[in-house]
Amino acid sequence: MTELKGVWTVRFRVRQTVTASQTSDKAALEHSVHRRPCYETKPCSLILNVQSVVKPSGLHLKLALKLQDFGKAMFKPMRQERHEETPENFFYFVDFQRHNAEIAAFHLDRVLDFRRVPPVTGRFINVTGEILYLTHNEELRSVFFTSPANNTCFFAKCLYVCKSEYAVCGHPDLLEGSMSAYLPGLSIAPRISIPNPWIRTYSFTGTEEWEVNPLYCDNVKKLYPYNSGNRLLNIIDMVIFDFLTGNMDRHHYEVFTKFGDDGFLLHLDNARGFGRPSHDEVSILAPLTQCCMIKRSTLFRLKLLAQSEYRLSDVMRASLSRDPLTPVLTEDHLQALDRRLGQVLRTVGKCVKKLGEPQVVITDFAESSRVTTGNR
Ligand SMILES: Nc1ncnc2c1ncn2[C@@H]1O[C@H](COP(=O)(O)OP(=O)(O)OP(=O)(O)O)[C@@H](O)[C@H]1O
Ligand SMILES: [Mn+2]
Repeated sequence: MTELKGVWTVRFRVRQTVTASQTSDKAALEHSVHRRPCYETKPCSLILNVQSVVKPSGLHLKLALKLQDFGKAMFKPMRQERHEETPENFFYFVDFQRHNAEIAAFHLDRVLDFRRVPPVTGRFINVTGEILYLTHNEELRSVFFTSPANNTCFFAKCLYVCKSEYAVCGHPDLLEGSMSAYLPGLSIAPRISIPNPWIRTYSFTGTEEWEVNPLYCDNVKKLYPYNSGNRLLNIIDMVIFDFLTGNMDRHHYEVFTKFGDDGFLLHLDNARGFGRPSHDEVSILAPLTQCCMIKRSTLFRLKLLAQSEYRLSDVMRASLSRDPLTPVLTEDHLQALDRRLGQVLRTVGKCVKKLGEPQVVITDFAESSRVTTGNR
């Protein structure tokens, strides 16, 4: 975890890793996939302490772990087997959080050369040795129990649905989960959470304006901060990312305030992706379909990953094979990535046909400064 933390610190300092996604192809792609964070080469740091139970909202039990090297990580326990699909009658906001989706999203983020997801690794935790015996959190200790199958389990104390039926259990002590490196604290690196303009309704019946108004993007384009700079292009990157993973739960995004309006968007919380490999949720792409614009660098990378030599599913399979919890995704999910990538490219193609390439494929500010400075 030390280097994992280091990777993030460096990334934070330089704002975004400046890799040549536009100028070279194979080299840049291989660089982003084969650069190996620490956890791929040596065991992760020991857990020192469980600092807190993060937002113990029953089903979403998460733990904040303090590591031996003073790093911090958020642990999301495994809730669903890899082959299990989200039932079709489930609303996205009651779907499980999937630890493997968090891991896969981090790898996809690197493969796309976005670098907007904090490092995530899979990890087995010994719930007795590494949580129960280490935590100073009395409340957490009090919710540990041994199940009838003799496994060690715990659940979260909270107002709703926090009963032992919703507990997470080791086998008998080992529990799979994702470890996400914590961002620098808010006092060092303040960030704000901003509602997604294409937010979904979080009720059973409501409809949002973007779902019924095909000209919705024209309204967004007039509004600060979407009326200048790269913000809208960044939103479109984000929805392409979410469409590939199938994540419908992007209600907010976060940005570091120090970089002003041009700061990149953080893609935190990807745990609701990879739920239904047989289904492509095209509504996630609404900002792309409605605004008909995309960064040149993103389109370049997507086209590269559609070539048989660098097929997205192959690159992802290779990248994920180094995670301690490999295989992270089933083959069905990997194949879905290729299919969805094709859909994104077809959507862009339709826009280009309708409006012409200059209006659709945009050289963004960051990209043009990369090219002019030759910075890599
Ligand atoms: N790696 C991280 N470092 C620091 N803070 C993080 C990190 N990941 C997530 N967070 C913060 O913790 C909050 C909750 O995490 P997350 O969204 O992943 O879990 P959740 O169970 O879906 O919770 P919520 O229902 O609040 O969205 C996020 O909105 C974000 O502000
Ligand atoms: Mn969330």
